[in-house]
Amino acid sequence: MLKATPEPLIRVSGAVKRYGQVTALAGVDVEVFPGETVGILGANGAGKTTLIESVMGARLLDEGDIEVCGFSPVRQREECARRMSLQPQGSSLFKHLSVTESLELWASFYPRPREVDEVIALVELESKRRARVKTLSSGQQQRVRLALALIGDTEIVAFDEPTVGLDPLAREQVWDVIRQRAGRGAVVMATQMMDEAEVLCDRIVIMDAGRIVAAGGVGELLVRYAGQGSVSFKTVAPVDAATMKKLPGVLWASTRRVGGSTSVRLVTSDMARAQAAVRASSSVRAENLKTVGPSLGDVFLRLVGRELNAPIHEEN
Ligand SMILES: Nc1ncnc2c1ncn2[C@@H]1O[C@H](COP(=O)(O)OP(=O)(O)OP(=O)(O)O)[C@@H](O)[C@H]1O
Repeated sequence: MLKATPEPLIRVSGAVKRYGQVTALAGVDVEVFPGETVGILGANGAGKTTLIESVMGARLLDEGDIEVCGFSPVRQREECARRMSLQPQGSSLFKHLSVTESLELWASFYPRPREVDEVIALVELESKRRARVKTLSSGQQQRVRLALALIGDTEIVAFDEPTVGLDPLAREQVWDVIRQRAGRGAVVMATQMMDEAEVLCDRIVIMDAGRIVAAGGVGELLVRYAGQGSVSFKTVAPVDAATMKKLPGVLWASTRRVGGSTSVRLVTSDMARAQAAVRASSSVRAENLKTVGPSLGDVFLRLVGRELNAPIHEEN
């Protein structure tokens, strides 16, 4: 339930987690406040799951500290477990149980769970109430995972890639379920999908290689990093990102060689100037030139544009 307190529900300070040579978290600081839906956005291997599972007490940090509602998820595990739930991953469903049995089992872990039937209705699995989980489609199993995250009615709910592998309609349905939960306590969600982060999250934390490279509301991130939006085109000319980035009005550039042509995307500080520069350049020979207003994709490209081998932080 939402509490009128300025204290963060989750506080992560200086979190470092190493797996042998791999540093999955390289000094992460995050706070999540009551009522917020916070999206952790990052590519494969950015450290999202490690961060969420460390908050849940399922992984031990090498350095740093985590507090959940003032408790340590490691030293005060039970206090934390009562207050937060994580959407379980693929392998952790009990596939021989029915949907109802699964939810009843999960509900027994929490002091004040929601009604099983109410949560089944929320995820639209009424017709599958008695079906064993192993007989459900992958999309329906994903809804069971969502239901398990919601049944405890905990202050904090974490979702890890909640719509991965779902068709567009099923994704929208899952979004509706998350939206209904939003605002009560806090929601934390790891995702690789910009549209999902944009649609659902009050605040987005962008991670790359175990670090937070930017955090803020969507509007704030767009203003800080996306300039006026992007110009994209294809060309058969052998252009490279470093050259494209020098064009007037361009903040950032990415190039991708596909077959015999190069797809180019330019994040612009001045869309009209950048467009004119591309058209005027005899060496570029742009085809299919398109312009799109500022998007989270531009923000991500500027901050995590690794194909450019560029510094992660770059100011406008
Ligand atoms: N148990 C583990 N043992 C060894 N390395 C691990 C382990 N878990 C994660 N890693 C490594 O830590 C890094 C971060 O992984 P993590 O799963 O946190 O990233 P992620 O952002 O959730 O990625 P994805 O979107 O692919 O799930 C990766 O390089 C990964 O290979």
